[in-house]
Amino acid sequence: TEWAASWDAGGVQAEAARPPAKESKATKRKYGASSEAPPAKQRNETSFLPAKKTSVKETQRTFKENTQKTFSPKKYSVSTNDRNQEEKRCIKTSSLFKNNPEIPELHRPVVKQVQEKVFTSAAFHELGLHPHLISTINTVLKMSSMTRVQKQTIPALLEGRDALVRSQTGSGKTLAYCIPVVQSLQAMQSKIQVKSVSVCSVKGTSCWFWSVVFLKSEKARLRKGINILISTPGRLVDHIKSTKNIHFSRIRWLVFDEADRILDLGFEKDITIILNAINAECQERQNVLLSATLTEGVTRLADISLHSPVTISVLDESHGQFNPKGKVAQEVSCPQAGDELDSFAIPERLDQHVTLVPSKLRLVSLAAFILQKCKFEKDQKMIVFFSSCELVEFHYNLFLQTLLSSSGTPALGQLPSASTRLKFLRLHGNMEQEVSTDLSLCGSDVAARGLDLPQVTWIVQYNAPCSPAEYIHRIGRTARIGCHGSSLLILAPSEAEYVNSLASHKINVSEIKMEDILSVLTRSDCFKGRQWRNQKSHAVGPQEIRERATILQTIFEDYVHSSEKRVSWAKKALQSFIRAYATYPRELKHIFHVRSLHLGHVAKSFGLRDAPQNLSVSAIKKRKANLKRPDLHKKTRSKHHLAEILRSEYSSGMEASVAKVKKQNKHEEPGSQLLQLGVQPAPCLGRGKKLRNGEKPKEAYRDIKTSGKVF
Ligand SMILES: Nc1ncnc2c1ncn2[C@@H]1O[C@H](COP(=O)(O)OP(=O)(O)OP(=O)(O)O)[C@@H](O)[C@H]1O
Repeated sequence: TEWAASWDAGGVQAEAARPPAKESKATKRKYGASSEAPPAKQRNETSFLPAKKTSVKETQRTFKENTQKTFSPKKYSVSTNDRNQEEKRCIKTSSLFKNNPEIPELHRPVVKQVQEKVFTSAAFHELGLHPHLISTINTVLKMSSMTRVQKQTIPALLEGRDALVRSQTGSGKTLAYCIPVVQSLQAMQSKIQVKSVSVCSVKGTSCWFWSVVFLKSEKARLRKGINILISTPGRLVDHIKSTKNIHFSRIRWLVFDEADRILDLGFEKDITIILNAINAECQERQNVLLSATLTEGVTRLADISLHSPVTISVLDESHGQFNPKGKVAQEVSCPQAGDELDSFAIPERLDQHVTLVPSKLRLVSLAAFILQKCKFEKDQKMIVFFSSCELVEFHYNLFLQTLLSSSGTPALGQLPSASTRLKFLRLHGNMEQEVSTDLSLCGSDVAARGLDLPQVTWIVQYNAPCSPAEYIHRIGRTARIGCHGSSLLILAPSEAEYVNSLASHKINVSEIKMEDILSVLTRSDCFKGRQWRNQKSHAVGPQEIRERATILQTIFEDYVHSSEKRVSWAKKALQSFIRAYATYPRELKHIFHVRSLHLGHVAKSFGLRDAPQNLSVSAIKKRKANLKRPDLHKKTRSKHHLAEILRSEYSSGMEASVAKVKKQNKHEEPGSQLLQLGVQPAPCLGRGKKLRNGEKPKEAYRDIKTSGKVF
């Protein structure tokens, strides 16, 4: 089998399959902290991994039993020559539970979360909408009662008002503006006839429809006339500049969805171009700004785009109402608490969790959690967020090649028979959208906003997000529209302080112990160590859990080390992780600092047995110091330059940015640093397109804060 070949080739010294010398103190809140690590000589006695070697055949048998049916021998086989060479190699195995930092007790502050009720008892037919529209809502969309944001927003928009709308994720904001838009379209005297309506608003989130290859057909469609145009800011600016037949005189609605996101990325300049172009031709229109996380910055956009707007915020009365510093007029809401800007509403039925996991154990913990939820439990769907496309790709491929096959047959009588299916899907900005509805999903931040996938039950954040707003949007992919959902944030012990940071934004998380996550490995026989193999039933203690975790880690390491290509692929993912880690904003640097990373330990979480050479924190720091970059989080102006140059996923890349970049002083402008670092701005980027270095634009945006050539 595939595994057999792998284990043959490896000549594995399978520590995990050896009998334990002594029951370790696994119930302690600590996994062999370095400070208390036993002297080298004694370690084999005190650690759960004793020194005796296990023969390859023995180890091989362990996996053969469960994998023979699923593996294809050809895929993973190695030639005799390679095998001989590999056999000579001395391969180290995982010592997962040694020398880890202490896991601190989590003293999480309990805060009162901001909450909103989702539904009202009011029905759509009370709105006086066109009968056909009511019928479509009721029979096609199968909706009867309005959500709170809809009940407040729709009448205001039907009255012709501009609106600034904030309500929690998954509360139905899209229909809150779409229903008035469609109502006003059907009321128009001369309707534009098009075969299919191009569902294309200015949206700071997913917009899969635009791509530069379609520019010509886009132009043709624009010339013919369309009813609704959804676009990223940059793409619309391209059309304003290059499409002669684009006219705005008859625009009736301008909607900025995920408005704060547009500003986060520094697209004020693009927005100004759009607003100037539209204002020059048309004054008579309604403008709407929406987000689950409207931040103070949005008031700038509100100031330039909204006229006497209604401000709608669906916070429970007890929490006061949203008021972005009183800059826009409010009617529906009655502002009381300015600090609500820092506190976002969390869906009522969303249970948030955190787990503290030492770096070395991250990969097995994530894998165990995925197995627990998506394999051993019924009807679970999960989205896992990573900090970059490389991480998504790495974990997707690794899990596909290992978990799907090695998790094998469940232990008898323990699992619901229908739950053995495990499917993975990757989703990030470098790829076309391929959303399926019945699988576990790996996503980078591209999936954090706007995506409305049905019945997602778990959100896992493998890498902590850069801002509380992003945290809210990520967890907001579950517990939508009043449903139940859960989230798990995986933090390293050194990152425990992040829980307090969340609490300062009124976000409550409860702890799940890593040991409890790992204990799921006892539910599959294929992680069983040799000494337990013949025991039909026995109480599973912490010792065996550790042993099984080590077996799983060894599976990962063997897979990664089975070819040079895979090793370099894992190194690339590790490099991407560290680059992303170096880009946390200044206010989070005391929690997430590359200095606090133990590279050897982090390498383990990429299936690497050792930290790759030339991969040192000091190298990153040195390179960073040389670059003398401006503080991107401080200077908005720099962000603008950067956004223009990088052509983020929210832009189209149609501008002559490269030429512009080349003229810039390379020590002062971020764009020239990019070129210097070998990261080429992409000439043409629509939504979902990638930069030449393979990163999605947002990652490149983050990368600039460190160095593309560090490694
Ligand atoms: N009145 C309603 N009754 C039942 N379902 C609804 C209703 N309104 C919207 N929905 C459904 O709720 C889900 C979430 O809606 P939507 O995507 O508009 O949320 P949102 O507030 O825009 O979320 P986000 O801020 O995360 O983008 C969608 O599947 C939508 O079809």
